Amino acid sequence: MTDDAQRRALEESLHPGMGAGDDGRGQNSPSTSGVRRALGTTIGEFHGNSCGLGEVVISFEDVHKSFGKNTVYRGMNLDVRLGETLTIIGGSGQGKSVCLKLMIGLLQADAGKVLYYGHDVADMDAEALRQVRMRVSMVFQGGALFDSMTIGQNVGYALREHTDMSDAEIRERAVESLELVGLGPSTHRGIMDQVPAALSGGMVKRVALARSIALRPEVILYDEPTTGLDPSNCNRIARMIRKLQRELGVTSIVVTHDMTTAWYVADRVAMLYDKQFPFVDEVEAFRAIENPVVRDFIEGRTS
Ligand SMILES: Nc1ncnc2c1ncn2[C@@H]1O[C@H](COP(=O)(O)OP(=O)(O)OP(=O)(O)O)[C@@H](O)[C@H]1O
Repeated sequence: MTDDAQRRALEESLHPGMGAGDDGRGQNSPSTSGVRRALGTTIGEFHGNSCGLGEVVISFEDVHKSFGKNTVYRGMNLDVRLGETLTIIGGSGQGKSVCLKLMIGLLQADAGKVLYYGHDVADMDAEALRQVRMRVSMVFQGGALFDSMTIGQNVGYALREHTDMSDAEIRERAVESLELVGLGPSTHRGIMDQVPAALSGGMVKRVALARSIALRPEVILYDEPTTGLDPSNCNRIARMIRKLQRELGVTSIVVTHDMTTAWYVADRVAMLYDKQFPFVDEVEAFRAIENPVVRDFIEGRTS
């Protein structure tokens, strides 16, 4: 992907539909009051102390989605709860990535609702949608770093574009974010000024994680975070996902084919099958499901 294409993809994931003439600076630093202004007082209450663990952050209600004759979802329902890590599993091409894209409005449902704190994403204006995207961060397959920018610039990109933080504050936040993914100055001196080409695949994935947490999102969506990594880097990324959930209190949704990662990171597992999520449960209960469709999948007897 060229830098321009990467920038557009990231830009689109952060705030598609942003009106002409709005450069996204200054007024857009993440704040609860911004969300309250954008979405009304109800959502503000959720971001205050009134929302306990287990409250629903994102929910799909009877969602239908097709691409031409290819039906991906037919009457799909799913809840994501505050503070949990929900792992989404399912066969290739069944719609796991589409599910993540529906969550942040990169794709629209044909029918049904995708709700963020009870507010339908389809009804949000550009400002409300942008506020959601400041809080729901997506880590793309492959990292999608800008090749021509340094690591520090990559990690600080969204802060520069969407907040009024000073250069010094952005640098400090970038260092902090890299530290959280194990790439801090004590272990990786100078990494801020390197370019992505100088890093290993595992490090690129960790930098992508650092970039996704720089805005301190409330929800992180991970699309195949361990694909293409060796087992030791897979473990490292899985540990990072857990650590970020613990230390930043983020709600996480992880799409993965790798069952070791799935079991390790998940509080709950949702399996996509036949255009819906018929099997959703906490890890231990999920592992005990006797339905042959689930058993075949988790024991590796289907793709
Ligand atoms: N923008 C699009 N236009 C047309 N078809 C699409 C689009 N996005 C996804 N699809 C189709 O929707 C289906 C689900 O795709 P998706 O990428 O969500 O699958 P997946 O479960 O994530 O697959 P994998 O595990 O292989 O990554 C596929 O048939 C795919 O071709």
